[in-house]
Amino acid sequence: MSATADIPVVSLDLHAHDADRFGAALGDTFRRFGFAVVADHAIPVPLLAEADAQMRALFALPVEVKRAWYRPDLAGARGYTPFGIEGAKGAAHRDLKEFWQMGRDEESPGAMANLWPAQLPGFRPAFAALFGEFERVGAAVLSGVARHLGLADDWFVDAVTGGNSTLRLLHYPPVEIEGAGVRAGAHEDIDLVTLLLGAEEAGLELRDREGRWLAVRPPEGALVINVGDMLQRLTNHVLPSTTHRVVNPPETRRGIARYSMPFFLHPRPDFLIRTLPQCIGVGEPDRYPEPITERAFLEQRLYEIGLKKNPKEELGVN
Ligand SMILES: O=C(O)CCC(=O)C(=O)O
Ligand SMILES: [Fe+2]
Repeated sequence: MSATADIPVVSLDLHAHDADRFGAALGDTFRRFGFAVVADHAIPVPLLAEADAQMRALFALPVEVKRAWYRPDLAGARGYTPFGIEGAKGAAHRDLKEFWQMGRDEESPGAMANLWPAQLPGFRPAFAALFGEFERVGAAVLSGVARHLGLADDWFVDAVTGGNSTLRLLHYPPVEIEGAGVRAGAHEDIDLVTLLLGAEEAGLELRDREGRWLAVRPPEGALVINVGDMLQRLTNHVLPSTTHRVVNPPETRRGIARYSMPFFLHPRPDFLIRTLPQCIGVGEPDRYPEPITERAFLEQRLYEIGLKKNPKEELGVN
């Protein structure tokens, strides 16, 4: 079994009461691990319980029913993605998971429409509310990051307004056989930050700077938050996007499914990811002299992880 990462717990209460300490604590844990554990997030407990129940009910539906919401043309961003589709960049096996994704529940122009499972009338209200809670906590986290970097507290507000954040519901079924594949292969997230609920069932591991795999074991109810590739690029790797994975359970827990809910916080598609001057210095040259839009960056990564077909492959000229 892997050793456990010694990630300090940061209270979200600090954000309102001592923004300097909040920014410093968050910056410290992100610089060290690329991960933070955030408690006191104030997402209502009954909402968490309802969302959990709705998620389990969704995945318990027969696979033919779930497949009606599989829309490969939407690259996993909305509705259902079956077992065996997504895999880490360059991995030999696809991940042992199925998932559901949704965006903000509002009709903003140009936004991809959500799909809602008609069989579960409680699903939409629960996840529309939870999405709003993730946005609230995400905004607080980004204001802490901004303060840590010496930017105005509201620096990220414009960057994320109209952004394509997505909430993913993940189901890793019981693992039946030893061998092919892991629950989620080693990868980095594509976004600014990911807020993860439900990582109490063991399996999540991060790779530290020395290359050791360390288990992430948050206290019950806490959020696990990690830096994604977009924030890593924006900060010239001052805040690292840390490789992580979900390993298969030990034999005694192999029969137990694992569920989790990551919220991927994205800037708006036309936001230009340009290295922050604060993060360039002597001995730390700009690794990305060319800025890139969120849209272009995301597209590239979706090809790499199997959610989007490379147009060349579709034409058979790869
Ligand atoms: O299920 C988990 O604990 C982590 C999932 C994850 O890393 C991801 O979906 O990007
Ligand atoms: Fe991830």
